Amino acid sequence: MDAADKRVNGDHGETPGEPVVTTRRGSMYLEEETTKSEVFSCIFSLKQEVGALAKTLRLFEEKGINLTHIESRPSRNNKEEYEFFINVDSSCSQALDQVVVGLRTQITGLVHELSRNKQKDTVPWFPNDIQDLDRFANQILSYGSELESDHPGFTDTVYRSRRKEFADIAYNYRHGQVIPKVEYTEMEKVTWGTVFQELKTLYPTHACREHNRVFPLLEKYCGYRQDNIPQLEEISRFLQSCTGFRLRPVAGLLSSRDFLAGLAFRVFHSTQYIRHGSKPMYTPEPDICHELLGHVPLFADPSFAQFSQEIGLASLGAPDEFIEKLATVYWFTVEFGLCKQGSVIKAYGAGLLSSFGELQYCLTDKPQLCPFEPEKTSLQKYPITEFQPVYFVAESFEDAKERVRKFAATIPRPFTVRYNAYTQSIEVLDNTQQLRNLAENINNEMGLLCNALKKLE
Ligand SMILES: C[C@H](O)[C@H](O)[C@H]1CNc2nc(N)[nH]c(=O)c2N1
Ligand SMILES: N[C@@H](Cc1ccccc1)C(=O)O
Ligand SMILES: [Fe+2]
Repeated sequence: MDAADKRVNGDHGETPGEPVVTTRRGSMYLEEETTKSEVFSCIFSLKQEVGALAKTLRLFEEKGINLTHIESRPSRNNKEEYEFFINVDSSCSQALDQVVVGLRTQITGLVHELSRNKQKDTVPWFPNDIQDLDRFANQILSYGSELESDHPGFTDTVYRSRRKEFADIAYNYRHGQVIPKVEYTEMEKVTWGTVFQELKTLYPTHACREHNRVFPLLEKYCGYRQDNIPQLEEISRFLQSCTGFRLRPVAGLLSSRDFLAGLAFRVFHSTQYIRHGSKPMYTPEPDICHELLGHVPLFADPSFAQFSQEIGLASLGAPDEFIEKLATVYWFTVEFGLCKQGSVIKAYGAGLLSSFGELQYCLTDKPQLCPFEPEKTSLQKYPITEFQPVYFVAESFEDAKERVRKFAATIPRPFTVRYNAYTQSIEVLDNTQQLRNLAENINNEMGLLCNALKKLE
């Protein structure tokens, strides 16, 4: 995505500067940084004598290596010695090698190299607990009220100040709170009504089966009507009862990494403002019409919910290049996917299901259609503010899910993650205890399955 990753006020992730070491449940993850420097930690011990430390530090100085942290303590093993813990930040790994050799040969005590992370090997920080998603609130790519000059609401001061109100709700929201109710203006309701009515006429012929199955339920239970803009809180509760997906308000576009991470927790970041009334049939950014008419119906579908969460889980701690590929796969499935159903092609992407203009266009012979193959699809460039020139067609939801799963397995990541819905946290499966717990869970479930099968006989 072109707009991606020019953070306005981000304070973690792609921010350059000092590395931050975060301890989460015993494992250490180094936050991403843009400089390609090497981070090195070690403990060495020195005999207590005048100038011993200064002499050691000179080794670093001579190689031009900067110490970013130092701590000392008396050695427990040897009363004569002192131990020092240091972190350094170096862009020259050869110099580091030389310093380590120097330490080993020139000091009297011991040297323990603790970690030596080439930047490419470090794991970017990711949320561990559902509450960690609160950290994303102030990290949108553009302020919800500061519009680009080509945005239909750019010169409309009323619209802009309204956007500011929505941005404030999202900034102040914390996990677990009720999503504040919004009183929509008459003009906003008219915009919604137009979008709603026009789309409703297209869904029977253009939307996928799953969307058409859920839509009437939303009309019945969630106030989906031409003259009513449903409230996020109510929809979030409905989704939780269907698939455990929940909504949280967001002020604007999140980076792909943050947005995808939310999906891992079955959390969908949803805008609450509505598109500018001058162009109801297509808008260049997500709005409440897009979220409620495009996304919500499919997040209520168990198989699709699972598919979305798997994309999210695959993103956690993945390298930047992979995030970009995964975001592209997300774009051509969840946002703009087409799918074979019987002998015809239907739309299931939310960006299509919320745009009267593009929903019609996507099933004409104008755009180019390609088969959905994640390895190829993930490399496709795409515009974000106009109709898509290329769409990818999945054989079926199940087929898309299987392909994405295989693709995700190619992610270079030294650990496997799993979502624990009871604790609403991510388990990093990197020790035998955790594998044992998982095996026990599977065993219990298998017991249930066998038991139920027997009773069916
Ligand atoms: C993952 C992919 O980049 C995708 O287009 C994301 C980006 N950030 C987003 N941020 C918000 N708030 N809403 C979205 O739908 C998206 N989509
Ligand atoms: N174009 C979509 C909104 C959208 C923009 C960008 C990405 C996804 C969706 C609509 O009109 O509803
Ligand atoms: Fe979307």
